[in-house]
Formats: sequence, structure tokens, C-alpha cells
Amino acid sequence: MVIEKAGMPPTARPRGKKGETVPTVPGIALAFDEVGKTFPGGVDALRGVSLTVADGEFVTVVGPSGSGKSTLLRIASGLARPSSGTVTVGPEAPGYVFQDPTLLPWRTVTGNVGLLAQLDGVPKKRRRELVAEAISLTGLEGFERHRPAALSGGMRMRVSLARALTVRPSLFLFDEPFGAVDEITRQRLGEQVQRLHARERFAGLFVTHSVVEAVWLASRVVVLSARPGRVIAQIDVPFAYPRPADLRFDAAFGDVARTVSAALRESFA
Ligand SMILES: Nc1ncnc2c1ncn2[C@@H]1O[C@H](COP(=O)(O)OP(=O)(O)OP(=O)(O)O)[C@@H](O)[C@H]1O
Repeated sequence: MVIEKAGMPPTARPRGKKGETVPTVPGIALAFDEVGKTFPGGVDALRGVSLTVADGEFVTVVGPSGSGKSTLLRIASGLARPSSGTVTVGPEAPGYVFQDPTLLPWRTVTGNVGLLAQLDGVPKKRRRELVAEAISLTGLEGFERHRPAALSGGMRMRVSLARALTVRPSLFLFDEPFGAVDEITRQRLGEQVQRLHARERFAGLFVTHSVVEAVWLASRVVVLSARPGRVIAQIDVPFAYPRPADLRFDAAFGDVARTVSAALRESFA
């Protein structure tokens, strides 16, 4: 189903039942075809972006600051509309996590994780099941009654991941979610995402400024040019999952990271 086409009037995003996967084009979770975005005032954020994410595929996006990475995710989620081109996604709401975990400080972990399901009107019993499962998947058991102020930055991010998991997304969008935590916590959160992906098999589109993180997580890395963002390289990452933490120090890993880095350097040119 084509949800956004330049010139179409804004429409409500169509949605399937929770947990149901309704692929738009069989095997494709997200497709951008020649997508451009010009903001009112004339900022050209994206130009002619074509990009496909297959069902269950995990793709990372790197590019200079201002190259339109967040805009790309906002368009993929239906929060923003393209100025040109076509975006094709399934009818379900995607999972979406941001750099800031945006938790409600007065709610407990359980209350925060259950927020989206509550806003969606999911019945209490089902909500409890979804929340318990998401808390277990993100390793937050024992912290259910804690409030955000009593959690570390990494744990707050896990609450944000858990909250997004309750929508049982077939497409998961990550907007540089681990930029604000220390290196080891960042690696552990990456391992968490990889375990979730292995179990839930969602398609992932993950924006990051870290080349190492981009290569370690993805089966393909997309490199955007400086503004207006265009896809200047797509680099396959050939390593099998699950990937050990120390794959990062492997010579073959270094070769892929070097290729991504070189493309990224060009993008700054
Ligand atoms: N609502 C808006 N109105 C006008 N300009 C915008 C709007 N949102 C983003 N922009 C501009 O579009 C360009 C792309 O922004 P975007 O946030 O998508 O880039 P980014 O690659 O995610 O950047 P960063 O890596 O710094 O987070 C920037 O120049 C930004 O200032």
C-alpha cells in the first residue's frame, strides 16, 4: 500500500490489528522511491532517496549532521510527508525510539512501558501481558516499580525500547538511540537490540553517527550525502548473527568499517 505520495492530501495512517503483519509488497517492510523533502522556508533535506528494507532485515543509516536522517525516519513513520516520490510501508504503526527516552517521570517502569498500549485502548489484561513480555525481553524485571529518576541512562533507554516493543512492530525505527550513553552501555544496548531482532524478526532502520555501531548491527549500511541527503553508498555487511561483541576487533570487520568510513568521508566532501 502506498501511504504517502507527493501531492496526496494528508490521510490517517491505515493500521492493522495489533500483532498482525500485513506486508504491503510481500517481503518488503519499507520502500522509498525517489523521495525528496523540502521544508516550508526552502530547506532541501532529502533529494531522490531510493531505499528498500526487506522484512526482517536490519539496515543502519549514517551521514553528516543535517543530511536528513531523522527526516527519513519521520517520513517512514508517517509523522512527516515527502515533497516528492513515493513511500510504501505496511499498515501497522512502526516501533520508534529516539535519542531521548522521553519517559514520564511520575510513572513507574510498568506505567511507562504500558503507555502506548494504554493510549491505543488495548484492554487491561492484554496490556499487562504485553508489558510483562516487553519488560522480560529488555531485562527490566525487578525494576517494575522504579521511577525514571531512579534508573541509569542505559536502563531508561531499555524502558523506551520496551515501550516501543509493546506495539509488536514489524518495522522498528531507531533515531540514534544510544548517542547519550557511555561506550560500554552503548555496546550492551546494541547487543540487546540484536537479541530482540533475532527473537522478534522486525525490520529495522537504525540511524547512528558511529561507523562501528552501524557495521556491528546491520546487514547493510546506507550512507547519505551532506544536505540534501542522497544515498551515496549501500554497503553489505557479511557477518552472520548473532555477532559477538569482539567482532569489532576482527580484521574483516575493520575492512567493512573502513569502506563505510571512506564513503562517509566522501559524503562530507
Ligand atoms: N521542521 C523543519 N523545518 C525546517 N527545517 C527542518 C525541519 N526539520 C529538519 N529541518 C532541516 O532539515 C535538515 C535535515 O534535518 P535532520 O534532522 O533530518 O538531519 P539529521 O541528519 O538527522 O541531523 P543530525 O545528524 O544532526 O541529527 C536540517 O538542515 C534541518 O535543519
